[in-house]
This record gives sequence, C-alpha cells and structure tokens, in this order.
Amino acid sequence: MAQDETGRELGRHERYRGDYPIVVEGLTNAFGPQVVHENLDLKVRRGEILGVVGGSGTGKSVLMRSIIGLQRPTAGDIRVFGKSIIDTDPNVNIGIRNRWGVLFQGGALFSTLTVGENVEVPLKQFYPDIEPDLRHEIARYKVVLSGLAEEAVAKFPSELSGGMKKRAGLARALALDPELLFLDEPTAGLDPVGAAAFDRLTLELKETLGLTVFLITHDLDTLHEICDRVAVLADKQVIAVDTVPNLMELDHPWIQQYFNGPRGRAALTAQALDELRRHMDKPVAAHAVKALDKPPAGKA
Ligand SMILES: Nc1ncnc2c1ncn2[C@@H]1O[C@H](COP(=O)(O)OP(=O)(O)OP(=O)(O)O)[C@@H](O)[C@H]1O
Repeated sequence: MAQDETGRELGRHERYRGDYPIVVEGLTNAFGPQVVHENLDLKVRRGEILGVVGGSGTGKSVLMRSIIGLQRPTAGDIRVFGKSIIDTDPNVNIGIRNRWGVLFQGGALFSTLTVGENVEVPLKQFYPDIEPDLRHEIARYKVVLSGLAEEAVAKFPSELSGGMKKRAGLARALALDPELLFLDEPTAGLDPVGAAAFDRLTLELKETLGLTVFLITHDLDTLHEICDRVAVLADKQVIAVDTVPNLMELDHPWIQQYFNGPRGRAALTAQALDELRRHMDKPVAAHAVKALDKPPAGKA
C-alpha cells in the first residue's frame, strides 16, 4: 500500500501528502551489454510538472517504465508514494497503481473498444463492483474533462484524429482520479495549435486536480510554458533538475545545444511574447510585443 513519510499505510481514499511521490535511487538499467542508466537518482516533487528531456535513446521511456513497474531494473530502488515498486508483480494490486494514470506514446488505445469503453478498462480492473451505469457516467465525465465532445464516447479510435486520440488516452489515464500522471511525449505529432491546447489542458488539470505530472517531451514550448522543473537525461544519469532559466545557464554541451540552439531561442521568444501579451494594458508591453512580433529584417 502507499505510505506516508512515517511508513503509515494510507487509507484507500487518503491522498499522499509527502514531499516526493517518486524517489529513484541508484537506478541501473541494462539490456545485455547496453547500459541505459547507471546509478541514476531522481526525486519528483508533489504537485509539480516535471519535464523529462534528453537525446533520443537516453532512456526516458525506460525510466518511466521502471517507475511504473513495467521494466525491472538491474539495480537500485524506486519508491512511489513511499512504497518500493521493485520486484512487485504488475498484476497484483499493491494499492499504488490505482493512484497513477499513464498516457503512452500514441495513446495506446484498444482499437476494438470505443473511447468510452477504453476509459472503462481501468475502472473495471480496479473497481469491478461499480454498477455499469455509474461506470459509463464516470467514463463520459472523463472524456469531457479531457476536452473531447461527449459524442466521442461512442467513437472508435480509428475515427479520431491524432489530437483526439491523445485526449482519449488522457481520459483513460484520468479514469481512476490519479494523483500522479505520466505523459510520454503527449504533444508529439500534433500541430502547434493542438500542442499548445494540450499543454494548457495539462496545466489546468494539474492545477484543478492537484496532480503531480511526469512528462517526457522533446517539445521546447511545453518545457517553457508548463514545466515547473526539467530533468535532463544524459550520460546514463539525470545530470540536472532545475527550472528552464537555471538549466540554460549550465555549461553542458547537450544542454547548451538544446536550450540555447535556434529552436530553444524561438521557444523562449514565444514565451516572452505570451508573457508580454498578458500585460498589454501597460504601454511598454504593447511596444515590446510590436517590436518582437516584427519579422527580422529581410524576412517578409
Ligand atoms: N525492451 C528493450 N530491450 C532492449 N533494448 C531496449 C528495450 N527498451 C529500450 N531499449 C533500449 O534502451 C535505450 C533507451 O530507450 P528509450 O525508449 O527509453 O529511449 P528514449 O530516451 O525514450 O528515446 P526517444 O526520445 O527516441 O523516444 C534505447 O537504445 C533502446 O533501444
């Protein structure tokens, strides 16, 4: 069962109040001779959106899979809500898995089930005694909460756009009223408008539902707009966890290239513009927006 910081078991409906719902210590993951993580440490704060970045193949997804117990590490310990999940059977209810929701890359919806039925899967698994009518109602509510029209409940995944699939996956991740939300590249494949809308939804859900969010992304706009802190994976470890402005000051080649390269700079400018637009009533802000919005000389 989930535990508080003194080791007391939490009641079924009692929320975790400790500072760190996820603690990873000395994690090592290897596939044959390939070592993906070596002695990796990470603590996720309650109530934050933690962005997780790193070059392709640095082990972001393997880290997430380790935390949710789908990948057995070679060494180290992982505590979620105070309870070690190492060596636990993914099929046995240990009073923790119903406290998190996961949006896998691409949504990972069951193609033969409707959106509503997809959302009902975890409800059936963890609360088999809920009456079908109530279960349908909860699923409908989660679908709407995720920003889909109510009609989407009866649709099959093949009838949805990429963005709608992500929202349906999110609805399923929210099915059990989780305290922790894992999002694996939620904005990948979305157009910029759809990606920004998904970011806003994530932030709203975090604020209104009091979620802690573990968010793997390559999307610099997401990092700038909604992440409280960002963990950087490189050299088989988490080499830094900090706010984006603080990370940008670090003298690591990958961090510099990522945050201070052209795309990083563009994301920063976009965020500065957003911030200024929020203060457009002040003349200096209006002036700055006009200046920044102008394309550089020579570019129409
Ligand atoms: N089940 C597995 N068996 C063997 N190797 C694996 C397995 N899962 C992951 N790997 C390897 O571990 C490394 C890290 O994979 P992972 O998917 O975590 O990277 P990532 O940082 O999420 O990358 P990307 O940003 O490209 O999604 C890769 O080299 C991958 O091939």
